[in-house]
Amino acid sequence: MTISQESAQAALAGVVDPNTGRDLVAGKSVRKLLVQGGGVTVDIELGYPAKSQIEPIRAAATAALVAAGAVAPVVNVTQKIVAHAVQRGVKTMANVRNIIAVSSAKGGVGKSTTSANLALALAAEGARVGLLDADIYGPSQPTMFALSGKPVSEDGATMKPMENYGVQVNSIGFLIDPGQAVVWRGPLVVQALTQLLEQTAWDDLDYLVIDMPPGTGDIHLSMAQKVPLTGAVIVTTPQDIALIDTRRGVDMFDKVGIPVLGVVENMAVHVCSNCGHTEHIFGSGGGERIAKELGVELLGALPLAMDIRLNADAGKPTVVASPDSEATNLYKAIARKVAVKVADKAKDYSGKLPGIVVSSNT
Ligand SMILES: Nc1ncnc2c1ncn2[C@@H]1O[C@H](COP(=O)(O)OP(=O)(O)OP(=O)(O)O)[C@@H](O)[C@H]1O
Repeated sequence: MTISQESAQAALAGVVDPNTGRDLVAGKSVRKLLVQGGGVTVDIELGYPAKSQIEPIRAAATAALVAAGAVAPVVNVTQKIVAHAVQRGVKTMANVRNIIAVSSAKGGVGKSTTSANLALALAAEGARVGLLDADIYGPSQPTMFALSGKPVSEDGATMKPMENYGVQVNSIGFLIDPGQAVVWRGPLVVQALTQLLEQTAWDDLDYLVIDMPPGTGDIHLSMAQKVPLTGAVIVTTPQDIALIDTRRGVDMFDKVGIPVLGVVENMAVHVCSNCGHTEHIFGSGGGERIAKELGVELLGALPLAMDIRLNADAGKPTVVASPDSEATNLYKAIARKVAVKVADKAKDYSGKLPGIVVSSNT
């Protein structure tokens, strides 16, 4: 039995990528399809970090081609993360393809823990990831990543980020005493944070996750206007009262044209560390309700679990401390949704357009 180009294409159109919800052809993942002398070679390129997804997608595409009559088809699956558009009028960074802000309308909801685990989950799936701790009033990434000291400068102009668990990290906490920042005026905070972002020598990042300061005040609005953001993730707890706060966060990003990629509901359900019994302390379905009312996607819900806190305090967040745990799977699923949403966004062609040259004929 032989197979034609058309039937090979049709077979691939019948394979749905579970992460994007689109088939391999409609989702433009098939980059090359070669049917020659009875042999089939196909190159599939995924736009998100997909280490754990490569084998299942390869297997599904192979099975579909075999079912359509191909003999021993060669299916190559790779990933390529490209830069995406940012808000209008803001210059992108050459060494960072996509910047994702993790924000919360108020403190203590688990924004920093979520940022750390999101960064680690993206790295675990094979992406090049950085984490910028801009939480000027309570920088906690040095503790969570077990990093201390001050970043060094090799060229006298930029700081080399520190690194642990495969993630490049810089934190305002490495540079200033948090007590000092509390008295700073807004513009000074914004200047310090943008400098921290721009003067770090990030090494070829697919994603930079920014752990933003909590709140939705002037500092956040200025940051959202100045930092070239691909999108924002908002962390919230499930209480009804959090809806009002979260709405403020969504409105702020909307105002400056930054897409809200979705909401993460943290501490959604309490898991007893002794017996595993689960209890919805704040009522069930809060995150879903919040996301629905605000018209944004619920990216995932994390339980209130002792392990998540213990791991973070011990300098080894859950994704690296317990890579096979249920919580890690939840963080990874959130990371995949974030990455797919970023991949779906309009691509950034600003670096490819020729510059406009104005010349005089006189
Ligand atoms: N899902 C969770 N289960 C249990 N503890 C959690 C969870 N998420 C966060 N925590 C704990 O809650 C506390 C606050 O979390 P975190 O520092 O991440 O919040 P934050 O929103 O960044 O706070 P801040 O506004 O102070 O920066 C920490 O002790 C953290 O370990």
